[in-house]
Amino acid sequence: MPQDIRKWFLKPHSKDKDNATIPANTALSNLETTNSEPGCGGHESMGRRKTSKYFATDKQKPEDGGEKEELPAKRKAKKDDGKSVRSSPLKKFHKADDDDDDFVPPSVKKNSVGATPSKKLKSGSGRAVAQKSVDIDDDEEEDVKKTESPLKSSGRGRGGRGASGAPAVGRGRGGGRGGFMNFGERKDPPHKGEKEVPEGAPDCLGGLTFVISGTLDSLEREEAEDLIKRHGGRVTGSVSKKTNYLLCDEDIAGAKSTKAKELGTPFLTEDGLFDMIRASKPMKALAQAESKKSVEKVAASLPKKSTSAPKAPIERMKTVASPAKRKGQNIQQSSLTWTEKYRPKTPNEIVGNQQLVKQLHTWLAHWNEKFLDTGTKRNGKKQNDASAEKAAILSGSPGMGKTTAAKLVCQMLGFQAIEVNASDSRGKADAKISKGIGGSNANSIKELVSNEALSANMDRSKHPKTVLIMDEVDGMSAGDRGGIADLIASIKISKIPIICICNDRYSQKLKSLVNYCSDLRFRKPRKQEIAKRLMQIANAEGLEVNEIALEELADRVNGDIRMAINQLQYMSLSLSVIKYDDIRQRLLSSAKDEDISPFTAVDKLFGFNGGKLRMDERIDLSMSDPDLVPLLIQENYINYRPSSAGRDEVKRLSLIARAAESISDGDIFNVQIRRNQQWQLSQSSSLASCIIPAALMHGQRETLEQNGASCLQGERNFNRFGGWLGKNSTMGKNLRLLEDLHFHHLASRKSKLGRDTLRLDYFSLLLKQLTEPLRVLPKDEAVKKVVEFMNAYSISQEDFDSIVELSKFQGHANPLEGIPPAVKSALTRAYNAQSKSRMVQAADLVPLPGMKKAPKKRIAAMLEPPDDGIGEENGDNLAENEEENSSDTEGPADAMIGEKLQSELQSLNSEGIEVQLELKGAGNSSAKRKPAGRGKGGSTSAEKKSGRGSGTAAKRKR
Ligand SMILES: Nc1ncnc2c1ncn2[C@@H]1O[C@H](COP(=O)(O)OP(=O)(O)OP(=O)(O)O)[C@@H](O)[C@H]1O
Repeated sequence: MPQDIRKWFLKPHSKDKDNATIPANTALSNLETTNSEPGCGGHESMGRRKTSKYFATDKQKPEDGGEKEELPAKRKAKKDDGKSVRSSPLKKFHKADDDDDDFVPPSVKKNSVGATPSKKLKSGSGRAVAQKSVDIDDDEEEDVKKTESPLKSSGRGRGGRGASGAPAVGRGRGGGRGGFMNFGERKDPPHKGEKEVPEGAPDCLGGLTFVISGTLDSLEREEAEDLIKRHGGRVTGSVSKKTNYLLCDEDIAGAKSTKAKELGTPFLTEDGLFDMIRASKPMKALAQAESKKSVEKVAASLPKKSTSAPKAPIERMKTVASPAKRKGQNIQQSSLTWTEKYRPKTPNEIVGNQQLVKQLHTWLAHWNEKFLDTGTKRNGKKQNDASAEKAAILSGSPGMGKTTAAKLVCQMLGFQAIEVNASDSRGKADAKISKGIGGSNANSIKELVSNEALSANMDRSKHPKTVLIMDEVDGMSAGDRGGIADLIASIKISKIPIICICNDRYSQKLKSLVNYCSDLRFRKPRKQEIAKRLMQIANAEGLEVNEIALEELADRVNGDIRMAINQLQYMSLSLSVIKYDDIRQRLLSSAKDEDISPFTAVDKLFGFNGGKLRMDERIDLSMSDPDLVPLLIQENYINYRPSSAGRDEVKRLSLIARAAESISDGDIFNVQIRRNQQWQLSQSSSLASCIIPAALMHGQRETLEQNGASCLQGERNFNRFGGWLGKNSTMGKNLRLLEDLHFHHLASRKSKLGRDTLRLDYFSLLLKQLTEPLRVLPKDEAVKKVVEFMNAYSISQEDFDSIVELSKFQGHANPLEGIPPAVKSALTRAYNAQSKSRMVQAADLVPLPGMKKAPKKRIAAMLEPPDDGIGEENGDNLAENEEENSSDTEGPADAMIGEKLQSELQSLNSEGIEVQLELKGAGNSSAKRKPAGRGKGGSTSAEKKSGRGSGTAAKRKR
């Protein structure tokens, strides 16, 4: 049903396609006829029929089939009437009826004439779109509601955040800025890009305030905003008394339109706006008068709005100094940056946060009497009173004037400010220094805050009072270890006020510090306040710039006044007249320099609007982090429901398959790049691994696993981190463990298995031998058996753990399950008890076929005289058996062992396995190096004979 209705909504357009592109002269003639009524849409033939549903001017329901031809006539009639009365949604129905005979709701026919209560709009100036309420009786009203509801459910009712009547079928994704979790993206305007965007006189909308609601006919919301601002108008988010027009092409009965109706704010269609702008171009002065007049009309019709009558555009353009004056000024103080030049000189000049500045002033003004003069020292106990703390902490994002405020307040109260910045080293003060001495900042701070000379007894008239300003305290990091603790200690003993400044008040590092400080949180000044300050600076510099443009700049810098001033100064280098577009351009280009996180990049690529990104934008996004973005794409592509697939699961799967294929192609490129340094393939790689999959899959995030439900309980609707990284790291760790085990195993010379064979064929057997006895046999017997087995195969305790670890699989029982803890600890004890008599081998010096030879350095290290107890000291448990039974019993003579080993090694070497063994005997001073035999493989075996049973432990070299 909703789809039908949607079809119905769009149908007239397709039928009107021929009319969509109107020749310029036709447009002009339209303009001529509708010039006085821009709100009514001079380009109606291009506009949406849907628009006319709410804003059409004819009262009569058009007859079947005659609609197209009737339009001009209707406009004429409208002009004649001099009124802008919109047709009710019912008319829309009838138009639909005309177009589509399938949809003929009987109730609609009945109500074909008249407006719905929801359309009680006023046509303030004739130009405005609002329509006068038309009385209808209750029955009619009810019918209208009935017929209206399907309209709303058609998915077009997106402008109304929480519009009461908006049912769930449509997306209902509020037209407000950034609805819920990005779900608030609006649908495309039905005639996107089809209309020529007019160019008007620069400030033709000056003084007018617009609110935009719902989807417009051809412009995206941002485009409309831009258009208005470019022409000097102001766009706000919600309707208020100051609003001059509600710009909307459909009345979706949302909060904005309801409020607009309440306040009597006129509605304006996109076409009306275009007309307004066009009208300003040929005769600027006339247009301005017109604009003024129209607003006056609006104001007249709405008494409440009389105060908000727009100023003449010209008045708003604050042009101050002549170019000559500007030149002179520039020469004078060109060396100073504007941020310095226009640093506030008095607290009143600080933009925003005046209350906090006052609080700071009070705190500082009473500091001495609270903490020195009266002798009452309050430790850092949190109190509500801002002046009750010994230190103050000013927090807020950069460039809002925290430092400036602190300095100014100090200056006002006659304090001398000593500033210590994060760039200075602020390590913990020397603990031995009780009062601090020079040499390090921390020490100086300690000295400063505890200096008797600064205390109350001194002659204040001769010595200025001092304040310590600790800037960027949240920046204290590695180098400042202990710095915060020391700062707190300093606060406790301080005889001078301390002002701490930070950006991130919630930083973990500051958790304890804030308990000792008066907490003053700076908030972003309002954009109008910032714009005002910028205007003052522009005026002083002789720059010509309009208020809207400055508001835009203020809006974009996120409260960072320093950045706004810097941007203005930068632009002033090349421009003396700064327009809205210049600022947009500048902000766009500076935004490009900003770092974008891989998550943001992936969000954008996969987002609803991912399909609209230009190719260069996509490349930029995918290349923003060429390592991480492909991984995030690979991790998340499967959890999107492509907008092109809709609810079609088969299509979704086929898109997933194509994306997967592309990702695997990307992987091939990636291997070429990494392995063979084929960096020229990087663009192809990002195309295959990021751009194509994202282009195929972009849409709404929806996990595939549980058909829309999140597969992880409570998983948030964010992209997941690349699981490959974790898995790769686990794989690396497991390989290392396996490698160790393999070396030890080879060193036991029980077998000559390859690593893979060991893992695949022998692992379960080893595990069984190691765990089964512990489960079934009596404790002592089991422990003895397992320890013997471990000794026989050179399995260390770590190897035991590795075998268990590598045998764990999801959905399978833990291999150690069922073994009583007492048995486990008995095993550990028994194994450790024998460690002293166990022969130690440096098994990691056993290279495998095809693997790199162990580095000489290591061999040299192994051949060093043994170092008693190092292994024990290091907690290394790598004691390994050199040969069978060697750990339990006293073996044969050392020489015999050596010979036996030598021959075995040579036999291994002759088979291509290079084995290097090291026998170290701690207590054996006769340990000496023996020349190694050289096997067929040409490898060198280094052997060292060692005595045993003397607590030998080899240092593990890795
Ligand atoms: N509220 C403000 N009013 C007027 N000018 C301001 C304001 N905030 C910042 N500025 C301008 O920006 C410059 C830098 O401000 P300041 O160093 O005080 O900011 P901050 O908040 O301390 O920044 P940060 O956190 O980076 O230290 C000032 O010299 C001034 O020109």
